[in-house]
Amino acid sequence: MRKTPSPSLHKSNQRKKNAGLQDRGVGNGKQRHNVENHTSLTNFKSSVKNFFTFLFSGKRKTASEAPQGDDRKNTHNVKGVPDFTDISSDSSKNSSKRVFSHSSASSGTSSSQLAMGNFTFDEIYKATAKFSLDNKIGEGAFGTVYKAKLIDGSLVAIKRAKKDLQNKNLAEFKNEINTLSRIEHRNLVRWYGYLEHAEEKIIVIEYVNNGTLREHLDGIRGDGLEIGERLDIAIDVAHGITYLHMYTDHPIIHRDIKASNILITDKLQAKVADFGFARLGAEDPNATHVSTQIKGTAGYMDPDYMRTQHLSEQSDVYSFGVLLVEMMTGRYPVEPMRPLSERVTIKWAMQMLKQGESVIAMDPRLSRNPASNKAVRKVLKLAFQCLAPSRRSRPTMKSCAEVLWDIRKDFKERTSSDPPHGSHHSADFLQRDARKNRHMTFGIEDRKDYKFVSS
Ligand SMILES: Nc1ncnc2c1ncn2[C@@H]1O[C@H](COP(=O)(O)OP(=O)(O)OP(=O)(O)O)[C@@H](O)[C@H]1O
Repeated sequence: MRKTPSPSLHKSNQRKKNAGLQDRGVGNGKQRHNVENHTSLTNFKSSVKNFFTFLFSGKRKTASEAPQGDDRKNTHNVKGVPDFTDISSDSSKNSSKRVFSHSSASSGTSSSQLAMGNFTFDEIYKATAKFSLDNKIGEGAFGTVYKAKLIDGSLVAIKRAKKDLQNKNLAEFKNEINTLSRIEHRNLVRWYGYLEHAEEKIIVIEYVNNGTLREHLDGIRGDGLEIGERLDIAIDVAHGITYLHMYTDHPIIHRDIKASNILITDKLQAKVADFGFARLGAEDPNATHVSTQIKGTAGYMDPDYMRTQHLSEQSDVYSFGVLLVEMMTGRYPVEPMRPLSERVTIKWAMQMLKQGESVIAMDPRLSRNPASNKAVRKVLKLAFQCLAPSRRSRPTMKSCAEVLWDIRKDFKERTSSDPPHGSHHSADFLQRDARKNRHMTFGIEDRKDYKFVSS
């Protein structure tokens, strides 16, 4: 059974205490390079310095301290404080390759190469079989994602930036590096290193081998997630985001929480990915928000943030509420092919909840039985709170994790006491059939996530 820690200490004290203590699963902060916000930029630079001062002060083993293999041609370990503002466009002028990474000594990985974290372009080139299409696992706005096998046999994912990345996208790519390099939590995708070589910009990250949550909900991965598995995944996601909000040395707001950004392991553990839009929250604990350009994915975005451009951790809570509805209903946030009253899934699901008909909103793939029905109803209630129009009324991510934990506990107790005949297994065949036809019936193939970036 998976054990999931439930954070409990006071937010600001805990953040200070834990700054950088990655071994405990609570750790260092991340920053965001934000060109529009000079205050944030200043804070960002000072936090980067603080972080690396800590990092290189001997508390943790770093790439530069790790033993180097003689055959590591074309690598250059950055010593001291890397200047993230120059991971960039002018790299092509610089013929030397540039690598920095953070140690994974505390991650439990057995790979010595990952522990050292320095990669050469040649190694990456070989590890992906020359960026072979066979190893391609995805495509995002910033480039292509490959699966790669390092010489020591460990698998990693490689994010290779498009060569013609526009400035705006490049800033987001760099932002992902800045964020990933500063976080370490089992429910967040791990970062192993960054490499520049001529025009190439490559991020080396943890390979998560079982697709995205969206693919599981769509039934194109796995055997269909049962309610208990969905609860586990929701708790994992809540813990990952709680860490970002509370346990880094500066709160991090992900800004793009959605099912297609949740990666799933073969043990159905969830890892939050895609930190391209992440940014720093307010440093001052009394500040309620930071003002920023609106970014995120339509359907998941906090309307309060869209209206005011004031970003806070509660905007992630809103998106998490949408995600909970997505997980319980199996539907996308926007379903253009549905009847009008059902097109905006959160509205429809909340309406069903209010009418006491949450079972109607349940994903047809889920077994109906008293324990599942109750769990879904409770999760939708929590979603309802996360989706409160005013951000002040929303719960924190930490309390979402706690509520979900209780729902899971209650669900497990009920299922262990309820005999299996309580479930409507007779309906399973019909449900499976509905799953098969779902794409055709509801036109899911027409749906895409609509990325929204204000100009
Ligand atoms: N660490 C990883 N391990 C395994 N697969 C991954 C990993 N990171 C990304 N992928 C796969 O690659 C796809 C593209 O990922 P990427 O983060 O580049 O873009 P995206 O989130 O899908 O889109 P966008 O960048 O436009 O938001 C993902 O949907 C996922 O299927």
